[in-house]
Amino acid sequence: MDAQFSVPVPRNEPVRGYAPGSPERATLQERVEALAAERLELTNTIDGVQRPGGGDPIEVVQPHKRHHVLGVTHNSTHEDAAAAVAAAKRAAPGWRALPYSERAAVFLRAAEMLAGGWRDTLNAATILGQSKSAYQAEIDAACELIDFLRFNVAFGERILAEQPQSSPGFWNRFDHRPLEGFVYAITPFNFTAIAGNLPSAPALMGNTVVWKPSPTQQFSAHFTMRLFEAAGLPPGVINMVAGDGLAVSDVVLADPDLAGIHFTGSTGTFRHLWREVGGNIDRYRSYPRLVGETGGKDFVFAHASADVDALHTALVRGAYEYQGQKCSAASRAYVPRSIWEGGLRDRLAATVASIRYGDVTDLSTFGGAVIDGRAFAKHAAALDRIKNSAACTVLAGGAADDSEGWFVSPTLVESSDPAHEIFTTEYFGPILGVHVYEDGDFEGAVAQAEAVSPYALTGSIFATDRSVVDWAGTALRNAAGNFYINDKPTGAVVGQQPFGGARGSGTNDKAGSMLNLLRWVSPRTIKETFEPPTAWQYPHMG
Ligand SMILES: NC(=O)c1ccc[n+]([C@@H]2O[C@H](COP(=O)([O-])OP(=O)(O)OC[C@H]3O[C@@H](n4cnc5c(N)ncnc54)[C@H](O)[C@@H]3O)[C@@H](O)[C@H]2O)c1
Ligand SMILES: N[C@@H](CCC=O)C(=O)O
Repeated sequence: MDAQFSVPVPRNEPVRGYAPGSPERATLQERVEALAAERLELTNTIDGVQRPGGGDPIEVVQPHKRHHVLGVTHNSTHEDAAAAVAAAKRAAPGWRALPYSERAAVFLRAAEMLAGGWRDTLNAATILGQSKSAYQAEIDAACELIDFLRFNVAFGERILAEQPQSSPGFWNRFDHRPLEGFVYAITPFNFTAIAGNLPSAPALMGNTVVWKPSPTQQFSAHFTMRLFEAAGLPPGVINMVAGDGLAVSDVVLADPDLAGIHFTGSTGTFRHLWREVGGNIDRYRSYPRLVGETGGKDFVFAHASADVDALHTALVRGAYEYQGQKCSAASRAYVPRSIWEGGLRDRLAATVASIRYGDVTDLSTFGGAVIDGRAFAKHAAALDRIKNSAACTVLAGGAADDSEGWFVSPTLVESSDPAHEIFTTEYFGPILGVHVYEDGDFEGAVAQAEAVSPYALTGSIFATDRSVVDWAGTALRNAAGNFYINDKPTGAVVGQQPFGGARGSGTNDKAGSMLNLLRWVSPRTIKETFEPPTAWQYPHMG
């Protein structure tokens, strides 16, 4: 249809509370129990066909109950990857030829279905497979994914509306073309919403996609793929290949039609992919767009004028929600001695010691386990090093126990050495390091914190003195892509706090904003001349 439409104005999806006795808690609990009782075949989806990958089987388990298998997936082979690439290429002409409104309608419908009947399924899958509490699943698998889908449609419309000026006698136009080739979306374990957004954002802009989710997020990825299909996504537009991605990358990164990588995960993995693309650069038809949001070592910096109650809550929520497994999690804090010794140390230690991680299928639990045995071993080793460090004192937690699930207790550490690894290394677990600085050395301590870590993702300043807020905002300008004043450094909302960091934290293309979608189009400028000149001589020639 040759018509121009306005897309619906997006609003952030309201967060449900799941309080005891509420109807939403009852239906969620039912869905959790139903999904836990199944043992699913977690297949690839290539050209709309579900079939298992040809490689080794991988059991997908509940991290908090690690012997409970939710489903079995398989590593994808070179053949699986080649089939996915071929399917993406086949689907491209038809998908890019659809009007924007038709593509947008698929994702708007997915958002609507997720806000309704699919909500419990995606939330339950995220609780079970990624060990999120009810609230953490709700703000991720339901609200953030719904927001990504709805807001992206509105951002995409703004891009299409962006057009050049025209002088009299001419008409200049931008044709916002999809990229030539296909996009490779590689997604992390920790957010169902990010995993859904990374393939769907390029697809909305007319690209076709090979999507490689994390094996430890495969359970909710399976349902996300089913949601997209149920909303009307044509076969081949998003092709999901499961497993560790090693064989998939062999094929995809060497393909001449690789047009872009949409990645979220660790800094090390993204640097590896970048190097591989560099090594293959002569093979490609275009320069692949490389978009990667990666690790963080996120800080909370408190000034002596800070509101201590607000600081206490921000540290607890910022560091220990979802077991510290948000890229935005507060993992280092800087506190003036007057506040620390004035009561915060003992109060925080008591609160942290009181937090219970456990079986998140009991919906009253604050948090669950860390994602897998590899993460558990990494945290257990870090805790051993911390306990053996003369510079560190463990004030709460410090235990790790994997008998039932991969549990690492919420841990609070005070360290006298501001260059200790606890202030520089991303553990991606529930371990918060605190450095206590002398009140008179605020500026020196800020400068040290600004430079000590290779990352620049999120950070907070707590102060009630406006001149301090102003000064710190400037001093820390490049230390965080998402900067918070008197708030925790986690919980960015789509459309409100576009998310991403720089330095070692990524290319800062701001997921959940128009800036990100710009990476998935390649504008063609068209100039039409209504009355073309027919004389070739210039006036000065007489
Ligand atoms: N900045 C952000 O917005 C953001 C958001 C979420 C997570 N993260 C970061 O993600 C990390 C945690 O996630 P993770 O443990 O899943 O990260 P990861 O790097 O281990 O894995 C990310 C994805 O890459 C895949 N992968 C690894 N090697 C690959 C290869 N050679 N080819 C293809 N795929 C490959 C994994 O299977 C997974 O799907 C943390 O560092 C965290 O800070 C960042
Ligand atoms: N956008 C999320 C973090 C995503 C990374 O894991 C937040 O702001 O807390």
